[in-house]
Amino acid sequence: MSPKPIIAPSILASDFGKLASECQRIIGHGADWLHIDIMDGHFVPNITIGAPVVTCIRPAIEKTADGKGIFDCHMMVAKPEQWISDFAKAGGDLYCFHYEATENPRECIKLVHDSGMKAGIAIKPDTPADVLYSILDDTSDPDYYPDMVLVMTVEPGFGGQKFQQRCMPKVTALRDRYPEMDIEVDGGLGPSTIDVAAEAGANVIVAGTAVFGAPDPKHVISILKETVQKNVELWKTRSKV
Ligand SMILES: O=C(CO)[C@@H](O)[C@H](O)COP(=O)(O)O
Ligand SMILES: [Fe+2]
Repeated sequence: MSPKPIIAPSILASDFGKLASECQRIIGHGADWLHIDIMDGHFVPNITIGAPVVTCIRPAIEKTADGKGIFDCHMMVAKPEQWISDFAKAGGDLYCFHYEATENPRECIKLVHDSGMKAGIAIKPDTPADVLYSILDDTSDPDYYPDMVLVMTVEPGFGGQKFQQRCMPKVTALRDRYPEMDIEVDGGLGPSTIDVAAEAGANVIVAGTAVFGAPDPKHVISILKETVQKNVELWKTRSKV
């Protein structure tokens, strides 16, 4: 099955003073998932929120059969194993940890799956894509297989940074090698950068500033989604060449 376009606004760019209603507002504008950036001040030089806040916003957002309302937790934390159970209890759906933050990414994927969440694995701009190949090539046990790969397009830690196009060859390599994988990009995405990211092969698009800062978030979300949709067929032709 072809990957479908998924738009996941980063709530880091929302007004935290009215977080639950901001989440509802952006879902109402057509967002699919909510991207929740968790920073611990160790893995990245910034601190955001933890599981208690996720617990508070969970009841405000309905999950639908067509996959809307998923909480995509981007764990920019050291030792990601330690927070799995808290986020599962808080209502996280997808627990995306950093490859660089753990000594055993395969075991971490298994622990996330055991908790009932889906597992994502993220790489920073300077981490090559091929570190993931041994994990992604081994389809022998679904418990150890990630549900999504996240290619960071900025250095993790802050919203509002400039998109780094140099990360796109990694997205292309991953898309050509894994045509059905959900590939997420995160950092500096918006109407001016979506073309290159979608052409490279990203289907899950995180956008914070570009969505929450827009006068018409619905319009921005539809541009992002349509641009991914236009490229899905192109990836198929390219991987056959
Ligand atoms: O994980 C991160 C930053 O570390 C991101 O999710 C950003 O928060 C996205 O924000 P914009 O670059 O879209 O403003
Ligand atoms: Fe993020």
